[in-house]
Amino acid sequence: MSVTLVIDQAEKQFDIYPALRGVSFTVEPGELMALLGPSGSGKTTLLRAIAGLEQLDHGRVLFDDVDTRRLSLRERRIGFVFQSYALFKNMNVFENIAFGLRARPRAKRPAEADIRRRVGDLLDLVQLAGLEKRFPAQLSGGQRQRVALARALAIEPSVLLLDEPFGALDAKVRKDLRSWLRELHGRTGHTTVFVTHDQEEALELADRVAILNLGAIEQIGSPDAVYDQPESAFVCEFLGETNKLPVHIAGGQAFFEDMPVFRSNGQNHLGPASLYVRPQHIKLVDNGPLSLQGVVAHIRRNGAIRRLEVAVKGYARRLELDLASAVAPAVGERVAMKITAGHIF
Ligand SMILES: Nc1ncnc2c1ncn2[C@@H]1O[C@H](COP(=O)(O)OP(=O)(O)OP(=O)(O)O)[C@@H](O)[C@H]1O
Repeated sequence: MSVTLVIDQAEKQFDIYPALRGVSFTVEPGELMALLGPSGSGKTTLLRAIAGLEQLDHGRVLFDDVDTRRLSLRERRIGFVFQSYALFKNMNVFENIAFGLRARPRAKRPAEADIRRRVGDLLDLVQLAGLEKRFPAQLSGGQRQRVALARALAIEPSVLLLDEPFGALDAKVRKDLRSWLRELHGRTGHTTVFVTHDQEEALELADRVAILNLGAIEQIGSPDAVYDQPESAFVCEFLGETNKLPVHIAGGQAFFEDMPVFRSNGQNHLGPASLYVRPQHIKLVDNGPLSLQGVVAHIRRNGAIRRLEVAVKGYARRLELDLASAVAPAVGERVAMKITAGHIF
């Protein structure tokens, strides 16, 4: 049932503001693609264009080589789950899930027994069996979103679109639903596009992540690729935490305050640049070549790890690094640091 979804040179402008600028990518059958980007980057516009709720100014959306402009909204068979629960308040869980099946034209509507069986299967799938008589007001937020997903799946969608489906839920419920959705997707295998603000969610859930900025794609790749090999300063800063050091590139080295601190592999760079370094890629050393000097200004807990903030001469902010060893230097102590990985832009 899964289709190949192709976005081909999508352009959309609202008044004078471009919301989508030449966006192209393919989502393979059964793939889960996350759209990630700051507010206003065009994620929702793109999702609505795939659903046929928004007309593109230029470009096409194809389902298995078929230009979707040739399909009616019904023929597109989109399963859409929004952030705010779009359940019918006056219908119980069973009727909410059955809605899409009952709304089919008479000739295509399944028999009542088939509808019951299908809804029963979906209730099992989203782990809500036994709650079919409840009304939306009698469910938790997480349960409502699971009903919304079951309702979207009921029509056997060719493409499943999820627009911040867990955005309104608290952190713990979000985390639970995240792994649940990953597992469910593994079993149902719909071609899925998932919009989120939450980078952790995108990196954990998606087969691939598309990062949007100002209506254009900055980078598309596996979670590992976008995180470990960011292709732009934007992606580097947007995904995860990073220090940004002003450096000067010469002779294959990055110099900070005239000190060589990192070997530059980008041979083309010369002159001023920024060196982006994640906190886990700076380690404390005894001293030595390519080492940075500083004074420990603060140590704080950051979940499982300890984060060191180091004041470094010539750096307006504090250099942040994650402490790998159990032994921590004291605040006020001088330390030498080595950068083990970084990106120069
Ligand atoms: N109906 C509309 N009329 C005018 N401008 C719009 C409309 N819908 C979206 N925009 C504009 O298009 C741009 C992209 O908006 P979009 O909602 O797609 O971004 P987004 O990445 O989904 O943002 P968010 O994460 O805040 O939901 C924004 O500048 C927005 O203001």
